Amino acid sequence: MSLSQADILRALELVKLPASGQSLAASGRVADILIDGGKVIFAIGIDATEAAAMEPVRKAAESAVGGLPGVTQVLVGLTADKAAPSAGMQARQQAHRPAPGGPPPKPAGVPGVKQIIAVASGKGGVGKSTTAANLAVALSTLGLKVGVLDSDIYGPSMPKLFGITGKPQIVSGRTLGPMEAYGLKVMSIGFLVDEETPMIWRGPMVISAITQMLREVAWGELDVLVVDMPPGTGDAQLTMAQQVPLAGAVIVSTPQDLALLDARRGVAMFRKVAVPILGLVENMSYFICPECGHRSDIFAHGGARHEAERLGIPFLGEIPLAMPIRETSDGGRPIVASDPSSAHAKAYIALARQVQAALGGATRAAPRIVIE
Ligand SMILES: Nc1ncnc2c1ncn2[C@@H]1O[C@H](COP(=O)(O)OP(=O)(O)OP(=O)(O)O)[C@@H](O)[C@H]1O
Repeated sequence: MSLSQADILRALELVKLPASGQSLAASGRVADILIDGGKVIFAIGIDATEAAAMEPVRKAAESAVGGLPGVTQVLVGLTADKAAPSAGMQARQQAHRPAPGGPPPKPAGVPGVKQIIAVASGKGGVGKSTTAANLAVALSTLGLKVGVLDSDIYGPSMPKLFGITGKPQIVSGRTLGPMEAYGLKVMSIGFLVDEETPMIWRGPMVISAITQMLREVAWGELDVLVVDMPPGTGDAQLTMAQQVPLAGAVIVSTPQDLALLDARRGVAMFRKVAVPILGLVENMSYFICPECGHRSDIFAHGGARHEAERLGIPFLGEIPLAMPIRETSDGGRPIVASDPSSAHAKAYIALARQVQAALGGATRAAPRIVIE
């Protein structure tokens, strides 16, 4: 017998809120219920000042749902909403009830953040993080306020790519201030765990980390938040694609057939959770000899463009395989920031324009007001 949201809410009728004695189920605070086989994940909306008082409720909710037949694992998070929890959460909860047979429910947005996009790849090592970092800087050169969330739990690379050291500070309650580099706000799981810590985090832990980085970071006002996803198309990535309120996904691939096969899986994954695909980028597309300017299509370039056509998704552009891209990435100075007039930087800026166009009006920079 499979579990339903109604089963979860029934179990939560037995959990009472300390102040009012009202049941948690009736309080309208339960949101983002996700059921994946025997795994159940959901959030309890709180006011930031209630964190300590609501911790026993969170634990009670975990054990109430954990006692349901068929439940193997429960993860419950407290999430602080800027709006008053009851009314807002109630509305969200209504919005989260899936229509029978309809598309999967959409998670709630992040206050102040207009659009969230994922940069994803079907497999590791195709240059997803390098693309995400340079795309983020390129979007900011177009006049947008941009943040970067590095959710690549298995290999966080944003601290290195942006040359950021140190730890984020707590700004209030459980809320962390993001780090900053090149005018971007940056948060990475790499700031929160030691580089030596083995990355044995799996499944729901990945989700709880991303939820925290998404909702308990003082992002402020952003036009675009670029999320560097973990590579691959497994359970963790699928759940993440479902948990983050994504406006769209950019898929990065190299031109080789094998990488393209994985990219196809990436496209299928986002389609499954009804996230629009903004398009496919071909990274390490071609090589231009720095000595003589001769162009070599090392991996039979053009594969991604054909694949995009085949899949019916936009082709967003080609990024060359270039030593300066690797060197600046390794040195913590993304090429779009350190050498913005180079041909390599221009390739990322062209990509950013495509992404901005695909996202539509919501990411347009605010007009500059000139007083004469
Ligand atoms: N266009 C490019 N030209 C030259 N080197 C590149 C390019 N894109 C990425 N690289 C290099 O390739 C390596 C892998 O890139 P990156 O870490 O961005 O890949 P990834 O797909 O995010 O990997 P993982 O999935 O393991 O996190 C890095 O050393 C990076 O500097």
